Amino acid sequence: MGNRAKDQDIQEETSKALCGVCLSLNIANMDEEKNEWLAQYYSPSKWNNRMDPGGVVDYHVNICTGYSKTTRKSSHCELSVCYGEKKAKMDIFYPAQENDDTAECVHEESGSSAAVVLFVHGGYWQEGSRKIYSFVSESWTKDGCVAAVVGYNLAPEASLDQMVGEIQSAVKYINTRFPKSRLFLCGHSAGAHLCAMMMVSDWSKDLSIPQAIHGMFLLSGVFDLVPIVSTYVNDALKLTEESAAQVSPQQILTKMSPTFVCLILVVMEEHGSPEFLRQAKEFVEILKSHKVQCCLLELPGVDHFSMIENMVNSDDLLCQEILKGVRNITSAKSEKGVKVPDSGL
Ligand SMILES: N[C@@H](CC(=O)c1ccccc1NC=O)C(=O)O
Repeated sequence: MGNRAKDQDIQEETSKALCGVCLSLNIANMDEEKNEWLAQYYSPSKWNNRMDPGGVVDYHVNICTGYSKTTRKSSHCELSVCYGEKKAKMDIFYPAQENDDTAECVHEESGSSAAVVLFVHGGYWQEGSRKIYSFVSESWTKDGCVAAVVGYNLAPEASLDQMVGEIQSAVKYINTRFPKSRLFLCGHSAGAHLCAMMMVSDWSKDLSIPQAIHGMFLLSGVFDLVPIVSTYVNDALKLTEESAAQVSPQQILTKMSPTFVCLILVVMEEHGSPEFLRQAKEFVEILKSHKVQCCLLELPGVDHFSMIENMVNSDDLLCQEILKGVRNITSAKSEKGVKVPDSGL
């Protein structure tokens, strides 16, 4: 080969290699852009209409902590009840009784068929605590329901599978304590995801559970975890795309039917991320495809955090919608599922 031909060869090889580098750089840039987009769309604080993102989370934690201290002082409650392994605890709040000492007795074991609402807090499975959210119990106890505000071990110490197992244990515990009660699950954000996982859990060894759960209120939840794998949220969770799909009710329900049906209310905030809204809509669609009676409520004027803060006021629209659901579903469950009123909520 002459020198000229050799030079040409070298040039061709070099430009091929450069193209390869440019292509990988472009792909790397595209990946980076996509990951930035996902991090923004999966940061609820960035979509609030009240204050800067860092400020809104601090404000939320402070105001909720204050409300909850007042609730714990003023209500009849059993605090720090161990319900599962690894020191998982819940706080149980009772409706006021004429003689406050009897409140637990009235509602326990042999007790009443009063509804019990079990609340699971949010915080992307790595923040938050049951102690911040005692106050959400107030509208329920004022209406005669028992409320259980559930804590669970968080990431990175706990895996998502462990958290799902803890919420299953919390449901079993409540069902044993209040065997005649209608159970309702209410979860916010990551807590809504954990509640939704109950619908795809195996209850074959606890057949009374699917019978007992009458409704779920899923407030601004994430039902498909695959999009968060490349975001900061996953630093503590350590999910792969595969393990994320395995703990995603949206994805699981493409492969199996829910293990029970009950009335589901999926709630979205007006000032929320379009990704959360998309997930809520898609979750309602997949539930409907399984003949689950569910509806989507877009809550006006609120963001991811104020939708919960406002629950301190029992007249709040969300409190009222939840109570409407709890009051409407009075019928006993048949073997095949729940008899729910045709009109829905
Ligand atoms: N890092 C998140 C915080 C967050 O998502 C959050 C914080 C407190 C209570 C609920 C939350 N969201 C979902 O679990 C954000 O920037 O919005």
